[in-house]
Amino acid sequence: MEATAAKLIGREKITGATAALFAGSVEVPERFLRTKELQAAGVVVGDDETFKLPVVNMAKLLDPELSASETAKLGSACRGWGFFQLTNHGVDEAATQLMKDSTAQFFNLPLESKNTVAVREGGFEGFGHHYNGSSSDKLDWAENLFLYTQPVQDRDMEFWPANPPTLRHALDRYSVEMTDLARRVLGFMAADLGVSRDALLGAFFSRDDHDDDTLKPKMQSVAMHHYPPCHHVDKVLGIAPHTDTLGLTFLLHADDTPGLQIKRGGRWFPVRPLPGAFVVNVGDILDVLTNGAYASVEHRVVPDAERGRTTVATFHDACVRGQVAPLPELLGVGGGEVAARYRSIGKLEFRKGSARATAQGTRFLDTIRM
Ligand SMILES: O=C(O)CCC(=O)C(=O)O
Ligand SMILES: [Fe+2]
Repeated sequence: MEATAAKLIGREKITGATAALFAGSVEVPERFLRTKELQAAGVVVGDDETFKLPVVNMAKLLDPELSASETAKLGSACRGWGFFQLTNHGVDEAATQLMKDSTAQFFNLPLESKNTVAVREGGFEGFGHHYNGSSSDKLDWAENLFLYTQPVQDRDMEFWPANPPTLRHALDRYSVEMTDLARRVLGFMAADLGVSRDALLGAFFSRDDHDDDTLKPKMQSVAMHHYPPCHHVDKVLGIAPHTDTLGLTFLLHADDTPGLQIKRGGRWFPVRPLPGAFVVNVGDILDVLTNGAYASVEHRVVPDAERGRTTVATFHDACVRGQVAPLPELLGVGGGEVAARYRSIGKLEFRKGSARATAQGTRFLDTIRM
């Protein structure tokens, strides 16, 4: 995130007082209290069968006999839900386990150790609170380590913790796995959308030639989240409602504590992650690329009363020749049969606009919809 955007949605350092609060002090300070917001935000549904998040099975996507129907399932999840769980994804289990363990160990360290990679004034990378907009001074009940992971030259190693000693290697390895996973998933999304693989993958990756092995993400970033337990779950939020501004997100759960909720039909629906599955969601840029076919859907996190929760979100950025715009193939280039539902906008303008909207608690996509 460039300096201007970072200023609009600053991140704050975790103080000793916050660490004590997260460790269980009883009185929740005003800055964390969101009772009114939570009351206004509407109903949370229970474990209603009809609200089961779609499950997409990568093994079926890869099976020639089952691929077509599973691709349709993937498409309908992205269109109707904006979210799905991905099973049999083929991500290296040892890499995933190392990432989970190293992340959990990082958040278990004393504050002084975590603050060696603390977010800096006006900056975005590092350890701290989630961003908070200037219109709301509220803080989320969470601590977060945000890093750019790809392309490799964009890494700022000063923010990559040296402790626990496995974390840097874990991130490096995991980041490659997530690149591969994004490549595979986007290939099937292209099939569902009826666009060429090159068109959709070309928005997310740059490549040296037509060899898939040289595909490099235009930008991949990772947010490691820790939500301490909270006895006042009706008063605080782990992450305030938002949509993901980038293209595609993969969420890894380091434990089985629930907390993620998706907004659907005006109600908040809790996600119950299947063991070993990734929760995958469409971000704002993929919504625009698909000309609104895939939906970027609002979600939030509520802390658990008894157990902490640790997750790792991996984001992939995308653009078409420097623009955030519907894929030309979807508009029937030249023929112009399909009307664009979003106006195209320069990458930088998109980032600034998204940051401004986040700061104001509004949705930037609403301002570029035609
Ligand atoms: O931790 C989670 O469940 C969700 C994280 C999230 O929404 C994000 O990082 O954008
Ligand atoms: Fe998110």
